Amino acid sequence: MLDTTTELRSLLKDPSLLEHRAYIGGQFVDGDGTFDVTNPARGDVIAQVADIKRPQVAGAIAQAEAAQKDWAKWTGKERAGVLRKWYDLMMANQEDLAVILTAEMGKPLAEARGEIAYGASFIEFFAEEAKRIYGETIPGHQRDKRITVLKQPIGVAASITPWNFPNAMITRKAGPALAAGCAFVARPAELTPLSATAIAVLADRAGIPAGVFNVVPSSNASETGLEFCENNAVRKLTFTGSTEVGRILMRQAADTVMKCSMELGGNAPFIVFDDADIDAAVEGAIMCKFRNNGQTCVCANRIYVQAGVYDEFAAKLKAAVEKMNIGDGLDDGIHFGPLINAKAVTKVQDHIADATAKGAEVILGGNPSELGGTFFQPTIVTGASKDMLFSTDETFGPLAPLFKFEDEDEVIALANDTIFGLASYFYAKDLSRVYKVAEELEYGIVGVNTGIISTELAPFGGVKQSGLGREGSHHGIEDYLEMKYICMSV
Ligand SMILES: NC(=O)c1ccc[n+]([C@@H]2O[C@H](COP(=O)([O-])OP(=O)(O)OC[C@H]3O[C@@H](n4cnc5c(N)ncnc54)[C@H](O)[C@@H]3O)[C@@H](O)[C@H]2O)c1
Ligand SMILES: O=C[C@H](O)CS(=O)(=O)O
Repeated sequence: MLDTTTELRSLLKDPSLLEHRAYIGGQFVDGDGTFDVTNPARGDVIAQVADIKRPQVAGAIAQAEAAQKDWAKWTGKERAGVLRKWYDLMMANQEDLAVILTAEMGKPLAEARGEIAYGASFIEFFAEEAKRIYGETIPGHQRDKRITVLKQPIGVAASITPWNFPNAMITRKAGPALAAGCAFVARPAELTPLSATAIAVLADRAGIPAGVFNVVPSSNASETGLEFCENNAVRKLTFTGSTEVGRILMRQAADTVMKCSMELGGNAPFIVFDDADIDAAVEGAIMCKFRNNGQTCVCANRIYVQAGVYDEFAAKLKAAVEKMNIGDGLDDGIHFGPLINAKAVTKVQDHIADATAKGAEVILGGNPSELGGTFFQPTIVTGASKDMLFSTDETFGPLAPLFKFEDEDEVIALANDTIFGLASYFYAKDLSRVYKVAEELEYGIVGVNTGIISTELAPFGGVKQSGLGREGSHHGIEDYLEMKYICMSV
């Protein structure tokens, strides 16, 4: 367990990765004051980070605008080379990056290691994509006309990201942006800026040109967001976070007709049909519901189980979760770290209280952990119904509500009855059922007989009020490119 910055630094092979300054124009700089970063497992301050106010944010944007002009002139292959070096440095420093991530966010070290590899995979993938940004020629509309289409970088991209994946949510944006020839200004979540400044240290070492990649930590998110939206040098806003904040940013971005990518909130259904492999479904539900302590946008928020297998599934899920451990993410064998803060604990408690008041039964957990702080018992409730809060609101914590259903049409209607449309999951064997349900679920992502869908190779994103655009896959780079049509008279 950690007590001070000194102790955290002592855990690192390369203590210089614990960087408290901002990274602007290729320099590590102080801000206008600092803000505290705490370890959620203990509540102690592990760093005091440079607080970058709006004038310095504007300065970072200006540096990015200047650097982007030359960066865009690099060939795709040249950009690929330096991005590959960045990837190699991330993987060579995976353990230190994971320790820093767990210290500031709380997830178990094994999950943090996984996030570093996942985050780095976007840099690796888009380094390769940098060489494949193809234009096209189109047969002219008149004998003397020649039509050419170019794909060119959009310019300066600004990002605002959440605390729950403080590494991967940045690299999932910076990878395609830099590969496309854009410059990038990242504002990490104030709760978890150290993962961002650590990859800035590695970007500098990789030889990414000064001003191409910038990190501007700040305590005042809305001020930074306003600068990003109002500064005409920014041509792309890429946001990952709640739908509520996404709406605010889209309204602000409208004034400069800013292109936006939005990766927003979810409320994922997880459906178990009576022909499912129940043991596989239990394993998938645990990974899908309890990864990152339930604090992911794609976590199962509602678990629907067909009547004929409901009792078996509930009993097996309870038996499996009972064996899992709560504790400090830096300790060995931990499955559940702390929740990010007291507000997160309150939300889980509110959802449990609402459900039990409306007839649900707690069959496991239901209370804060005896460890105190923001540790909370993994919780399973049965008798869940659609009038309960978790049916419409993202819990973002270790609460698994089990709903009973009778048939396919009923559960598809229940699953789709939400303003969200990010991830969904179901377990079944019958092929016609698999096709029908996968096609009728109104979500950007459908996991079939799996609870984990995260990969850099696929287009990740939501429909309805879960977002705009896709991150990952060859589609992911399109959001950082503009298409130019050249009509030439010969
Ligand atoms: N779709 C995805 O890929 C994805 C991934 C991770 C998290 N999320 C969603 O994010 C939410 C949890 O993360 P969170 O609590 O950090 O979300 P949040 O929306 O509260 O904050 C996200 C980021 O926006 C900043 N922010 C807050 N208000 C702002 C404002 N007015 N202007 C500019 N920036 C502002 C925050 O400081 C943070 O850095 C959940 O809804 C989750 O589903 C979505
Ligand atoms: O929390 C949201 C992340 O996007 C989760 S994932 O690891 O990318 O699936």
